Amino acid sequence: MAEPLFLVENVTKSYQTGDVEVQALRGINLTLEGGEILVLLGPSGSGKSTLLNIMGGLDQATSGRVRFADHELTSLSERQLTLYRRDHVGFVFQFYNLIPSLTAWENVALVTEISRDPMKPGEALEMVGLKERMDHFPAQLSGGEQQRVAIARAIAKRPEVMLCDEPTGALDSKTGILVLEALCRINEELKTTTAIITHNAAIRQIAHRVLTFHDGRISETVVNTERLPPSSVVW
Ligand SMILES: Nc1ncnc2c1ncn2[C@@H]1O[C@H](COP(=O)(O)OP(=O)(O)OP(=O)(O)O)[C@@H](O)[C@H]1O
Repeated sequence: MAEPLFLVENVTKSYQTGDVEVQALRGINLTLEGGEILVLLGPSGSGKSTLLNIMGGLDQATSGRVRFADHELTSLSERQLTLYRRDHVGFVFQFYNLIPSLTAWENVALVTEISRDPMKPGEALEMVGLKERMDHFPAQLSGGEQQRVAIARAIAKRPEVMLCDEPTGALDSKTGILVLEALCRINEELKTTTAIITHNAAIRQIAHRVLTFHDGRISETVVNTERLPPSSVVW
């Protein structure tokens, strides 16, 4: 059998703030195959973002092991983690973090200039349906369009993995669906392994696999035998 893209073994994470220790993850085991869409559900504070941040090299586990392809993330230095993020991971957050003084094209080009085998910015913007708007500044774009620019920026370096933390959290359903369509199209065309955290349980229907978190653990895993396209998801 092929090696999984991600292997997460017995991962725990605790945060110490003054005298208070918070156990954010209490033993996570997970394998993630190349090309999979994973949706992560669960109440606020259940550990979803903490796990994504560790898988994306933004944070380190307290104990346990995380492997991505042949990178042992849990034994990398800060510098090596920076290179891992730069070369392999695209991030999408609830807020788009675009640079307001740069056009859509320029926001994407910032990333392609430092990538090894990037797409052209126009190509990435075309994949999210925004080629016609590439000379527009963020303030001239709707929230959903700005999020699609952020997705174009994340995919332009051709990452193997996209980690999305509440990508539709600030959007109405119509624009949220366009954002999910962009993520599904990228998954299909580039085989990008994609993890999506959401509070919107309806989105589970676009996933290959749905993980539900509870109190720092994965309490349920469901493999979807049938998936819906984002346009058929109602919320
Ligand atoms: N940097 C930090 N310092 C201290 N505690 C933290 C830190 N980051 C997260 N936590 C705590 O760890 C727990 C898990 O947080 P996490 O953000 O992973 O949850 P979540 O499921 O993503 O929640 P949400 O859906 O609200 O984003 C929470 O109790 C949170 O307060």
